[in-house]
Amino acid sequence: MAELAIETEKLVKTYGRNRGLTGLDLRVEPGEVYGFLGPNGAGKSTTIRLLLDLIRPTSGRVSVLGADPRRAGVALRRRVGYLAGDFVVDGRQTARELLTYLGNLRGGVPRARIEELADRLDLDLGRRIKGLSKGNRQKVGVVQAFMHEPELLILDEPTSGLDPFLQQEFLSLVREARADGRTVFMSSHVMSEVQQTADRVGIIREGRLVTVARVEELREQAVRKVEIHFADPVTETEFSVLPGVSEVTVTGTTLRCRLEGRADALVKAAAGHTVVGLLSEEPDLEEIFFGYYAREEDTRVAA
Ligand SMILES: Nc1ncnc2c1ncn2[C@@H]1O[C@H](COP(=O)(O)OP(=O)(O)OP(=O)(O)O)[C@@H](O)[C@H]1O
Repeated sequence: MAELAIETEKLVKTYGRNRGLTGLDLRVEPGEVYGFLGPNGAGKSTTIRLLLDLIRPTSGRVSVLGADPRRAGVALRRRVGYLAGDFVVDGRQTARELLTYLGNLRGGVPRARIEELADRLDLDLGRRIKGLSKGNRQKVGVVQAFMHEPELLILDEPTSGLDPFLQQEFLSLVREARADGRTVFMSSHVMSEVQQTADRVGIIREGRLVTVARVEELREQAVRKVEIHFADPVTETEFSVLPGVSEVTVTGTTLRCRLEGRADALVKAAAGHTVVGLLSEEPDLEEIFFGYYAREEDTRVAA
């Protein structure tokens, strides 16, 4: 089996009397997009700083791309792209000069690659950093994280503070990175931010991982609202008996219902009629995922 992209074992970090991490066991597979979710103060930034060797663990083991970040230094940094949620840059140099400088530190990045990313994000590379707005500085942050096409991207609350256009472009970059076989580890405190791109999500709470799930499985169990437009009137009774279907209402030729789990039975029943249009909202997986988490907690408390 290929080695894990990120692995931590019984990782503990204490800050004086404050507990940052209380025994974190994390396993991120190569090539996956992993959403690292947790409330404020759960330990997400602490974990990320440990992965990057910006701080040192109190105890436990960390492995990033098969190496110990404490020993691998610059060689490992070149293989990793990092974006902090509050990416801070300042200075008299232009965005192009700064990005070229950072690119050289990582072994050199083709100018065309920097130009291409800046173009996509609508970032003017000729402007001085100190004159850039907060949003434009964040764009510089996105470019520097992706430009050297790292094997592993570590993104700490990356979409907080990005405008909707930039969020979409950012998510495209994440999808492209995965399509190229790179690994993405992305923290957030809201599910909706990561559910569009993540393969798996893990919840961290009070310094330890409490549950991990595949987004596809969560999606299969989620409840969504569905609306189907038919060419001719249909009856409620035909649809209300279907598995997973509830709260069926029919107004003329339009059927509305709640659907839990797979859409198969509903789609097959609808296909018995002429379907003019179908709308299914993207479910918010937050509720279902936190439901999972609550069940785990109950089991733990009971044990
Ligand atoms: N430098 C520090 N000194 C003391 N305590 C700290 C320090 N950094 C973090 N902590 C504590 O460690 C715990 C985890 O913090 P961390 O910043 O890792 O959480 P987080 O999940 O990233 O939250 P947020 O989304 O608010 O950044 C918190 O209780 C925090 O108060």
